[in-house]
Amino acid sequence: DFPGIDRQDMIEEMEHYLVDNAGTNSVPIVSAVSSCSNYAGFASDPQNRGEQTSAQWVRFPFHDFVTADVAAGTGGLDASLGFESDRAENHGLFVNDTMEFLAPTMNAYISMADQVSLGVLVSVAECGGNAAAIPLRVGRIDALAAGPSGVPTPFTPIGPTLAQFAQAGFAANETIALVACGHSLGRVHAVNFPEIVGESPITSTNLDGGVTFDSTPTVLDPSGMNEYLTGTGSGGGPLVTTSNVSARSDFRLFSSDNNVTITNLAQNTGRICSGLFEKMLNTVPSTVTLSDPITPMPWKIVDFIMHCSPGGSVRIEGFIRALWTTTPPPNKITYNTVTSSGNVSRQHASDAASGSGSGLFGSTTYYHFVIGTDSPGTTSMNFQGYSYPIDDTIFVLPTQSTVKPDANTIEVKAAVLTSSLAGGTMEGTLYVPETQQGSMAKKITMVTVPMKFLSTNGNYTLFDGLVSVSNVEGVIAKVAVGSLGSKTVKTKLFNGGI
Ligand code: HEM
Repeated sequence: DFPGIDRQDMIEEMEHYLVDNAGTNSVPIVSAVSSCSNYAGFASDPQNRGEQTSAQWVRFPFHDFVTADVAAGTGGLDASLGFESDRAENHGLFVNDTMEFLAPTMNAYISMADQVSLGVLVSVAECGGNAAAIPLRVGRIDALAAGPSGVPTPFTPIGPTLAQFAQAGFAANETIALVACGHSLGRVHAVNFPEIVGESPITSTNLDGGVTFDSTPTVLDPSGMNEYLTGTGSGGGPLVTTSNVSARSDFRLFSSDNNVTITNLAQNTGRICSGLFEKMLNTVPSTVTLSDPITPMPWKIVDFIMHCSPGGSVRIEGFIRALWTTTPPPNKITYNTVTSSGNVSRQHASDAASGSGSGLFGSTTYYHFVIGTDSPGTTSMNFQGYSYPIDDTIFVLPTQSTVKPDANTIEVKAAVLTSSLAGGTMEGTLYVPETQQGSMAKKITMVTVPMKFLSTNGNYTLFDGLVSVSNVEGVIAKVAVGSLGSKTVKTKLFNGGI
């Protein structure tokens, strides 16, 4: 994790990406694979490409993780593949299509590698697989350079192929099943592998010449396994049936144990595939500690901001999000605030519901709220059994802070209790997603914001700082006085923020 970024914020960001799929406050990730046959990539004439985003998103982590060395604790799911798209072993649109699509939504809370994991989960969900059996965790750290090569190709003999997977932690039967699970979706493309499928699949409605592995390329199901076992339909697909015998990598794997693994897999596809996908996604360098699984939050606070008046009174503002399936929540939500000395405020009502959305886990309803607090000393906001922690010791002032996209500057204003300042000074930090050489993924750079005294507002001292940044999108801000740090805030909540 980046220094100063809280795990809870990372978890809530991933929860947001998972739950807010359409409508108010939505993230356009699930829609890319809804339906499973959709192509949301960047090649021209996307409708006729013969490409499928869900299949690209499932193939991506295989190429990223399989060069791991679990004994050494290196490699795994770290988005290093973004630097390796030129290698022959990574041929195809999938690397850069995936990176380019996910780059705008990465930030200091959510790495590219975490988004790749989300991509597999939502593809499984939209392609009829057992998504509930893939717990999603966060905390993966993106590589800043290419890793070793060694992704098996269709021409790699079975010995080295199994050895590469073993190095990445997968036994032979797990390898066979993982490959068959992956190859339940998508295609071999003539533009990438003419030596396997020839050029004839290329037509005006299949520009990349995709040849499916099985009869149901948009369903994660046992069709391909059964077609292989019975010699029906696609017979297991091009990597089983190609006339180029040396490229029959699926045949070599599937038949290597007399079809025992494939036969079992065909009977337990959802459970086994999800378990192996999870193992693939959670193969990470030994320096990474993954979070507990993300669970959808029935109640949550989003876009939380704090204000400080000239006299030093503090207001809190934001949105309550309700997540529900059958019973719609009320038109307003009542809440109270609690102070460190145990004072409980009277019940306040939020504004009436002002936004709604939907997604994999149900419907969402959004309620704006704004209220003055007992300050200093308010420690939580409470509603519907949920308690949101508040810290009015030190906090960013988003509505007094400014983003200038044209000038690429960010001005941060923030408040700290004068008693906690204790003669010290405040420093800001911006976590800026920057473009980098060699990968379409962004790299998070921490930019220091020198801050100057601005004013005294009652019990608080306000500071102000201005810096130039290379990009103002997806930026997260934080301030600190010595070891006393504020909550982090997205600068999209600043004036002019995007
Ligand atoms: C020995 C191991 C493997 C070999 C040799 C292999 C080979 C290939 C090849 C040649 C393609 C065609 C790519 C294209 O033309 O666009 C392909 C596609 C695909 N592979 Fe594999 N693969 C292996 C393992 C895996 C694994 C472990 C997974 C996932 C868990 C996976 C998932 C996919 C998917 C989803 C596609 C379809 C991609 C698309 O339609 O864009 N593969 N694979």
